[in-house]
Amino acid sequence: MPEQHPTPVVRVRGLRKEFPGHDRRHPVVAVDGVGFDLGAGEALAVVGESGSGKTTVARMLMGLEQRTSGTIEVCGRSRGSGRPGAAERRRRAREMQLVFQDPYLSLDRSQRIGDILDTAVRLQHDLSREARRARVDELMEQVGLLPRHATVYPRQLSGGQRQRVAIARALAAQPSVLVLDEAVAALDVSVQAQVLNLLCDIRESTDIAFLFITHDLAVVNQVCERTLVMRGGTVVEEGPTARVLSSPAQEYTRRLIDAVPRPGWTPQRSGTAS
Ligand SMILES: Nc1ncnc2c1ncn2[C@@H]1O[C@H](COP(=O)(O)OP(=O)(O)OP(=O)(O)O)[C@@H](O)[C@H]1O
Repeated sequence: MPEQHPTPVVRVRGLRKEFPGHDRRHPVVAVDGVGFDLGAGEALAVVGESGSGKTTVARMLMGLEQRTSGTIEVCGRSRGSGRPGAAERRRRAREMQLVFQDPYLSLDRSQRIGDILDTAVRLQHDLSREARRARVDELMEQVGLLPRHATVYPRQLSGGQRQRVAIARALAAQPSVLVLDEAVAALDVSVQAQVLNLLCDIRESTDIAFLFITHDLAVVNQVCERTLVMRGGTVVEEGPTARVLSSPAQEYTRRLIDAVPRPGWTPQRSGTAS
């Protein structure tokens, strides 16, 4: 049974995804019977080795992949598996946003950073030009970008700066939930730490909940108070991050922990970002 949460912003039950296999009679079962609650303002990590089904869960949550069966509720409303209309898509965008691993692929390379953020603000809010500009400035400041970054293109930024832009763009919708799919995996360890600190700061200053998908348990340790472990499409373990990391119930989880390559890393939640 998934852990119950009094006011979940995301409630998932019995989620299953089958992809067509080589043989019609034997589909690939990527996700099988996954269930969890994500509370308002909570950070839940979904960890597991490559191919365990993490991204498929995220894609089904975002409506990018149709589920085979199961239910998804976001902000108390059930999400159907059909194609939503424009108004419904806008409403959903205000509820949940996704940040991908590679911001370079998800950002419009032909737009300056200020325009990318302005487009995101415009999609979500009926604001005057001045108010939009102020909101863009505020978003840039919130993610630690400088005013001069507004006039440059994505290619002129570092990987870490581009991921800050992707986070700012997601925050423009003022969502209740941010789904981060390997959002720091492509960054150097020191840049990774900065972006993780930024995410901790955002959580401190907003009521946003994170669903943090990663194969890297060192990252989990820093950001998430609860961790769900996936293997072969199913949830094999779930609990407070400190407990899962310090005394895992599953040998599989133990192996994931042992695979963390950082020297000096200990499985305890670090403090707030500086
Ligand atoms: N479009 C698809 N068609 C067929 N099989 C797929 C498809 N997408 C994913 N799968 C399979 O579903 C399983 C889960 O994949 P998924 O990408 O969700 O895992 P993951 O844990 O996110 O792995 P990674 O960290 O490598 O992305 C894998 O066996 C994968 O090969």
